Amino acid sequence: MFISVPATSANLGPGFDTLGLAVDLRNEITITPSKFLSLSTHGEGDDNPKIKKNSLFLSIFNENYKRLTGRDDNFRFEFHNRIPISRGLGSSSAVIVAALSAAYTAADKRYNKREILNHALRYEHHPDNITPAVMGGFNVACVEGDRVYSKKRRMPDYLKAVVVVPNRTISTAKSRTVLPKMYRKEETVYSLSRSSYMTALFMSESWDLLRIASKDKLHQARRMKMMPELFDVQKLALKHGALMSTLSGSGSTFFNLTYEKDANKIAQALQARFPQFRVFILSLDNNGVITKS
Ligand SMILES: Nc1ncnc2c1ncn2[C@@H]1O[C@H](COP(=O)(O)OP(=O)(O)O)[C@@H](O)[C@H]1O
Ligand SMILES: N[C@@H](CCOP(=O)(O)O)C(=O)O
Repeated sequence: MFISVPATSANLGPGFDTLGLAVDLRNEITITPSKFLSLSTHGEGDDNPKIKKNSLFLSIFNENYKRLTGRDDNFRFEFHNRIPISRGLGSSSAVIVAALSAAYTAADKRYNKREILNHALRYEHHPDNITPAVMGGFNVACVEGDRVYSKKRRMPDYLKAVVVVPNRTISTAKSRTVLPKMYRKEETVYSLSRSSYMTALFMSESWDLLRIASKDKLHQARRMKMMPELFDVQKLALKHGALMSTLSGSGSTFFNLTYEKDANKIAQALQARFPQFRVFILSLDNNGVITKS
């Protein structure tokens, strides 16, 4: 069996816990039946004992494989990780979506992606990463009861993401604690109106107005203060022509959307100014999780 799941950039500025898109940077897992449990990890996290144990993947896989088959079989798991961990590119969602997809595939159960998405919500309570990780593309998502309701729009090839991955992690759980419990009406309306406007712009491919639509007052600046260099990353990306420049998920990565023709110029400027950070030019992904039995 083979599972491939993309990284995701959530929020996109004002769409806190609501908007997200998938990028073509994938974790891949090969799974084979085995007499004993065995794990190997390559790439991101291969020097981290906690990641190598991969208890998040194993607990979700085992729980769901047992639920679907009634059995506790052993497998060999080979993880090839490309998604940076705790950097706001949806690494935990990728693990959750991969583990669920792997359990259904290993159990030889027919499923549709909506089923995986609704199950994934039990493990991650905001839908903005899990939805594009499952579906690919740009997604707007909301939760009603225990279900995710979402709408996808495919992203065109002529747009690229320039992502800036800092050398320091920010855990999503910690990054949520710096946010206030209550918001003022003005800041709520500021972000709500832009999130709605941004959705309309993505749906109608009106990229040139994203700069206004991607501004936010709910979470970005409050989180960026934990790593103040990020204010300069944003300024520089916009100065060099990024269509929008937003904190990716809860950080620490910055996500810059651009026309393909401007991607190199933006990436070079950011890499020159921040040599300690990794800068990637990525295609946008429209496939979401892929499984092969
Ligand atoms: N490839 C991986 N293998 C095992 N565990 C992972 C992997 N990627 C993420 N995780 C788990 O997810 C946690 C990071 O989640 P989170 O702070 O939400 O970061 P992110 O913003 O990347 O989703 C890690 O501490 C680890 O427990
Ligand atoms: N909406 C969430 C998104 C978290 O994304 P991640 O990639 O940092 O896990 C939030 O803003 O907390």
